Formats: sequence, C-alpha cells, structure tokens
Amino acid sequence: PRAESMAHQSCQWGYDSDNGPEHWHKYYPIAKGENQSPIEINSKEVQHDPSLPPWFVGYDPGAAKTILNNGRTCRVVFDDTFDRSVLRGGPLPGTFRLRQFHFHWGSSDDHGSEHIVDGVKYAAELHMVHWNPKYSNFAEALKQADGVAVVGVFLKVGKTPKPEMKRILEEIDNIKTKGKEAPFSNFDPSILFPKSRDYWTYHGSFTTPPCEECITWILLREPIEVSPDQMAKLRSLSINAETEPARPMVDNWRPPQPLKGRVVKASFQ
Ligand SMILES: NS(=O)(=O)c1ccc(NCc2ccco2)c([N+](=O)[O-])c1
Ligand SMILES: [Zn+2]
Repeated sequence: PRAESMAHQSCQWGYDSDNGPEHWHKYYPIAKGENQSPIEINSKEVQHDPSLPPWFVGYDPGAAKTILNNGRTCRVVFDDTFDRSVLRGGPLPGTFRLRQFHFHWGSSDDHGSEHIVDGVKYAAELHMVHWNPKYSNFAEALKQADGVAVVGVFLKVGKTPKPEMKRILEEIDNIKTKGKEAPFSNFDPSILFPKSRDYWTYHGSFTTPPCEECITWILLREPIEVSPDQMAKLRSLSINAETEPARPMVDNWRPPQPLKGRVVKASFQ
C-alpha cells in the first residue's frame, strides 16, 4: 500500500490519489485561487491581440549547469545569477532570466500535457521558466504577479525524433532515480522551439505546489515532434530514490483549472 497520505508525510505532494492535485489545496490554499494553471485553451474564446509583439530569447549555452531528477520531473538548471540567458518581448515588461526547464508527460502518448488545446491533449509539455530580475531573487519573484514567465511547448509523438531532444534523453540514464543529478553543460534550449513563434498568453500560476499566481504564460501554438522511443525514455525515469521500490515517473501533470473569467490572448489570427 502507498505510504500514508500527504497529511502525515508533512506534505509530500505528488500525483497519486492520496497526495495529488485534489489534495494540494490543504497545504497550498492558493491552489483553489482565481488564476490557476493549467487551463483549457478554447480557440473560439481566445482574443486575437494584434498589438502583441513577438517574443525573443538570447540564451547562452554556457549557462546550462545540471540535469536532475527531483522525484516529480526531469529538470535542467541554468546559471541565473545575471542576465545571461534571457526572454523578452511578447506580453512581458522587460527581460526575464532563464532559470530552468522541465517536462510533464503521460503514461501513454494520448495524454500528458498540462494545457489542453481545443480538447487536444499532447503527449508532453515542456516548460521553460524565467523570472523577473527587478525582484532580488526567484523566491521574491514568485510572490509577484509579474514575477515569472514560462514558455510552454507541446510535444507530440510522430515518426521523426527531435535530434535536439537527444542530448537531454541521453542524460536520463544517469538520473534514473529521485535526487540523482548530472552535469549538463553547453546547451541552448532555444533549439527545442518549433518554427512558428505564434503563441497564446494568459496570467496563471505554477502548475505544482506552491501554485503561486506569479506566471505570465506564453504557450506556443506549434508543437514539436518527438519519437515514441523518446517518450519511452522519459517514462523510464523513476519517482523513487535508488533504495526504494521502483515507481515510474509518469502522469506528472495537473488537470485544467477554472478560467474564472480570465481572457486568453493570441498573437495570431
Ligand atoms: N510547472 S511550472 O512551470 O508551473 C513550475 C511549477 C513549480 C515550480 N517551482 C516550485 C517552487 C517554487 C519555489 C519553491 O518551489 C516551477 N519553478 O520553480 O520553475 C515551475
Ligand atoms: Zn511545469
């Protein structure tokens, strides 16, 4: 049987029936807030905003530091001690520093993304997380409505493996279990972007605890393609530590949250 519920484990939130998204509000009341993520994007209700500028990134491959398994996702961390890898433009006021990127995925190819577009669930979703350096650090930034910006990229399964994903997936063998970390250098994550820069944007939250409502979401319309083998590789990660019984890291996604009157804007017609 699963370890005792989150209540006793001093809030080890997760994605199981006893510590998953329906329980998070008990320790993170904001999880029932007015600006939660992810959401369902319904093209018919999206507002095209012709004044939305394009977004730009300037990433320094040398800023990449490590790749780690934190028991909930696979995360690549960057040096964000100065404006070394930045995102700007689009709906953003000024430049935001790249801090990390990570993924959410399913137990099979027909689901796994957090945002859903016109009823379509993608196999996975990549989040590139940036924070506003007008605040002294990330911990401060996540307390602000304009503190964090996340670029979301959908992953769909097709015949063609995305060569740029190879580097990340090769490292996965070294970080199979929770707490494992490996050096990950010389990587420019902008190679993971699709061709089109078209995006939706709305104000939302972290899709995991602490669920702070600090995120300007920039969701790219065009998915990138990955191969079935690449998805299987992601699913070969474990949520347990090396010494614990093996439990696969799959279905680490939060279901869509109420829109509560928010308007989703589109940079495209
Ligand atoms: N799925 S997401 O991009 O919305 C997301 C969720 C949580 C966190 N962090 C959780 C956290 C913040 C402070 C302590 O712990 C991040 N992040 O840190 O980039 C991103
Ligand atoms: Zn995420």
